[in-house]
Formats: sequence, structure tokens, C-alpha cells
Amino acid sequence: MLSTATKHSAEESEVEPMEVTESPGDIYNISNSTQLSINCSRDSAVSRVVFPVLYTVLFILGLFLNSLAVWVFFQIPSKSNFIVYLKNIVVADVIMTLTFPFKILRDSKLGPSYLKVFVCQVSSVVFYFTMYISIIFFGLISIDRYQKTINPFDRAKPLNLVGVKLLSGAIWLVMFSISLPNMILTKKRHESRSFKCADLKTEFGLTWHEVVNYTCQIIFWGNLTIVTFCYILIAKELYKSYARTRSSNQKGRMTMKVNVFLVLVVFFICFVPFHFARVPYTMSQTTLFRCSLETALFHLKETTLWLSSLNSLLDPLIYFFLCSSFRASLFKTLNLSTLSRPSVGTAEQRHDTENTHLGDSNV
Ligand SMILES: Nc1ncnc2c1ncn2[C@@H]1O[C@H](COP(=O)(O)OP(=O)(O)O)[C@@H](O)[C@H]1O
Repeated sequence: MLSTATKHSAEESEVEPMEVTESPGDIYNISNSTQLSINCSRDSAVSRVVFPVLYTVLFILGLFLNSLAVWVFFQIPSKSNFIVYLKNIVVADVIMTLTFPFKILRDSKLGPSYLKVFVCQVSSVVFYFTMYISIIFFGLISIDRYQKTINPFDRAKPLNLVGVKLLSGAIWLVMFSISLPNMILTKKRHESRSFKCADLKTEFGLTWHEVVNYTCQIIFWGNLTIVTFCYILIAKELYKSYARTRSSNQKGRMTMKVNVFLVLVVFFICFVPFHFARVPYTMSQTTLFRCSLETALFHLKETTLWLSSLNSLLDPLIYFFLCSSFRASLFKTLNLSTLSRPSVGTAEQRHDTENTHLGDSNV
């Protein structure tokens, strides 16, 4: 196995006939400098047709749902931490959705060749940046929902809200700062038409890419732990509450369960497969692997990445099922006045009221 620097210096030097000795584990020992990965084509009908079609579906539906969500959210005042977090996610989702057309054009080979460079340099980096923003806010939402479960009558204090807005800004800034070098350091010129993003990186750029990927793994697994832990505690509280009231309404109980676990389900479906696939894939970008293994890892990464992109489509479901202010405002926007009429007071009062008892879907 070769390190980042070794792979890079191997790729940068003059191409000479290479001697490759296969070792167990499908990884090559390179005993001569070469551009092995250049000869390993990823081109296939799946990457040229299937994924562009799947991303087109995501783009059309995602743009519609997220634009609607933005429209609805920006009529709701940011009066709770929960709403501030959801607004951050919706902005991240809109930006992520806007990166899809570039990927579609690049992968389908319908776009000009400089688009490939643009995708590696800008749009893919923006995609990952927004993905981790969503992941971090999912973690914060889980903590907030747990706090709301144990202290239902707690209202967000203005000072708290300022703190939460500052925290949100800081998260965007920090994530942008670690992503920016991935744009700047993707600047090597490439003669071959079939280059990979890693081929455009400077030596330090490839190291930075590797470091950011492992940092993002920590961010993901940390947030997954937070989300899982908080929702286990929430479920426990809900169970205690139902046991106390001895609710006999089975249907209501089922709805509550499904809604409570929506965040967890979305998180698992969208992000867990990608983060399992990402580690060996990043290794294949910085270490010389056998071509068949590198290609398999690439396809696995692309498949699981599509699941992560699906998140931008599933998030609006979370807003709808977990945020009553969103529902009320959506029905009002769509002129469904009967549905938008809150059962208790105004939309705002209803939101606050909904947060005050455990059996509500707002948890
Ligand atoms: N977690 C991340 N955060 C920010 N940028 C990233 C992240 N992961 C990858 N990138 C950047 O996105 C671009 C595409 O990366 P990647 O998907 O690994 O390449 P490829 O499309 O060749 O498989 C690269 O410039 C890379 O550095």
C-alpha cells in the first residue's frame, strides 16, 4: 500500500514501464513510478445513464419541495432553536440540490470538458460541505428535541436564540474553512480526458482531501451517536408517558412512534451506507489499488452518495411531520384554511402547545 505522497510522486514522475507485484488484499505494490490509476476507467452505463437519471429525479423533486419549504419557512419567525436549525437545513438542502445539474452533466458526458474540472473543484466540494452542515444540524435537532421532551414548558429565551444563531453561523464558517482548500488545491492541469478528481490535486491537496474526509467521518459518527442516544431517551420518555396515561388509542400510538423515529430513519438510510463506503474509497484515492477493486469502490461510493443526496428530498418530510408551525404555514400558503386552522390558538401558540406534551409528533 502506498501513502498519499507516495502515490502522488508516483503519478507526477515520468511514466516508465512498471513492475507491479500483486499482494494479498487486492492492493498493488508498485516497484516503479507510474500512473496506474489513469488507466483504470470508471466509465460504465451505470455512471453515464443510471445515476444521471436518478439525480435528475432528485433535482426536479428536490428543487420543488425545497423551494416550497424555503417559502414556508421564511414566513415563520425564528422563535425557537428548533426552527433556527430547520432553517439552516433547508438552506443547505437548496444549495446541495443546485449542485446536482453539474454532476448530471459531468457524469452523462453531456457537458463541456471544463465542467469535469468545475465539478471536482467547486460543485462536489459544495455538495459535501452542505451534506455535513445537515448532519451537524440533525445532531443539534436531536439534542433540542430531547431537551423539549424533558422540559416541555421551557421557551427559548431571546439570548439563547442569539446564541443558537451565532452557533449556526460558526458551523457554516468552520465547515466552509475546511472545505475551501479542497477547491483551491484542486488545480493541477491534466492532459488526459479521463481524469479523476484526485488527479487534479496537488500533493498537499490530496493530503488535505484525506484529512477532511477522516474529519468528516468523525463528525458523522459523532452526530450519529448523538442522534441515536437522544432518540432512545426520547422513546423512553414517550413510553413512560404513555404507560402513565394508559393510552388505548393504538393508531395514535403508531403515528407517534413513526414520527418520533423519522429523524433516526432518515439519518440511517441516507448517511450510514455512505460513511461505510467512504473510508475504503478515500483509501483507494490515496493508495494504489487493483483497478477492479478501485472501480467497485467507486460504484459503491456513487450508489451510497445518491442515498445521501436523497436526504435533500426526505428533509421536507421531517419539516412536515415534526414541525407544526411549518404545517400550519404550509396549509395557509396553499390556502387550505380548514387544515391550517390550529386546534389550539394560533399557529404559533399551537407550536408551543404541541411541544408541551410527549405524545405529540412534534418531538
Ligand atoms: N467531506 C468533504 N468535504 C469537502 N470536500 C470534499 C469532501 N470529500 C470530498 N471532497 C472534495 O470533493 C471533490 C470530489 O471528491 P470525491 O467525491 O472524493 O471524488 P470523485 O468524484 O473523483 O469520486 C474533491 O475536490 C474532494 O476534495
